[in-house]
Amino acid sequence: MTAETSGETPTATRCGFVALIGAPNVGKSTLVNALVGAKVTIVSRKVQTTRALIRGIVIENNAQIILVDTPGIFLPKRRLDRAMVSTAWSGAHDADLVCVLLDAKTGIDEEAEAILAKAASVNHDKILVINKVDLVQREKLLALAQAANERTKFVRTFMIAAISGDGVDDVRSTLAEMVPPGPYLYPEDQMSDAPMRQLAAEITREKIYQKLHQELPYQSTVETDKWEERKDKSVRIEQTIFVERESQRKIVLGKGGATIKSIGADSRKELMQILDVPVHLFLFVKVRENWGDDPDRYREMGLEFPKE
Ligand SMILES: Nc1nc2c(ncn2[C@@H]2O[C@H](COP(=O)(O)OP(=O)(O)OP(=O)(O)O)[C@@H](O)[C@H]2O)c(=O)[nH]1
Repeated sequence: MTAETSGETPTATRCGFVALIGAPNVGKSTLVNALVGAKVTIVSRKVQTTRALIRGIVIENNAQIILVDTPGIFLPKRRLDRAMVSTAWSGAHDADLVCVLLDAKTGIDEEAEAILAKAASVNHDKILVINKVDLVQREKLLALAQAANERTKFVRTFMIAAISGDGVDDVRSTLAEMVPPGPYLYPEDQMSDAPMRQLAAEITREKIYQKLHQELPYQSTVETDKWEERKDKSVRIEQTIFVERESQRKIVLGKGGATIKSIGADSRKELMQILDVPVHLFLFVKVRENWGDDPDRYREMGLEFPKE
């Protein structure tokens, strides 16, 4: 039943992706925990194949705020790191809003300088969050805010101490106002495990890629259909691997199912390491033609949804 047919006043919802950008140790996890209001699962940084990982989902004033984090390498030294930086920034380009975090004590060092310069090229509203204000004097903060705003145009600047929650409510309500109108992308009963569902899908996708990248360059996607925590503390995870053609399905399955078995074993092993509980992983392979045009699939993948 929609709001129109129920006779109630329709409530307009808002929903959007907010990309958190900041140097390691700037306090992103602490801020996510403070925004979400409960301890959220720490998402592994090991999986770098992804464009962006969901760190937490917040509901505030009829707005669903999906906080995403991009792989945090900002001063790439190695060739591989350089290749990944553009991937990291594409997460920011695809988000609705970008939230740049600076460490009040560190100020604008080489890494922060690189982040601010890159952020300037992102074509979305940006907000600046100066964290750890408890560690420095007020005058220094104003100078830092000014210096950062000279480098990149921020719509708003916040000064917070994520660790004590100081200033965090303002950030939350501002994000809620700034995300675009639209329906919630995550059902409320899946919000708490959405980051883990997505991470688990990324891990399996990584294993497929490691095994089959020559035969299956880009044509597969993985979705976590079920995430069930059992009484004995184990987790049952069901995932579907989608490919575009029957011939690809055969490749993923392998002779007598050998390839999928080995992908499942690798994925399960890594999931157990991250979750630290026994994992029962069930993989299914399905052919879905033209999944690349299906908006729902983009949604499942987090950020890679078409804008129009
Ligand atoms: N004094 C102070 N310390 C903070 C604040 N916020 C975070 N910290 C500390 O800064 C350190 C890094 O915080 P994290 O939240 O783990 O930082 P992060 O950016 O998620 O780190 P990476 O995951 O490595 O990118 C931790 O020791 C936090 O306790 C703050 O407002 N004030």
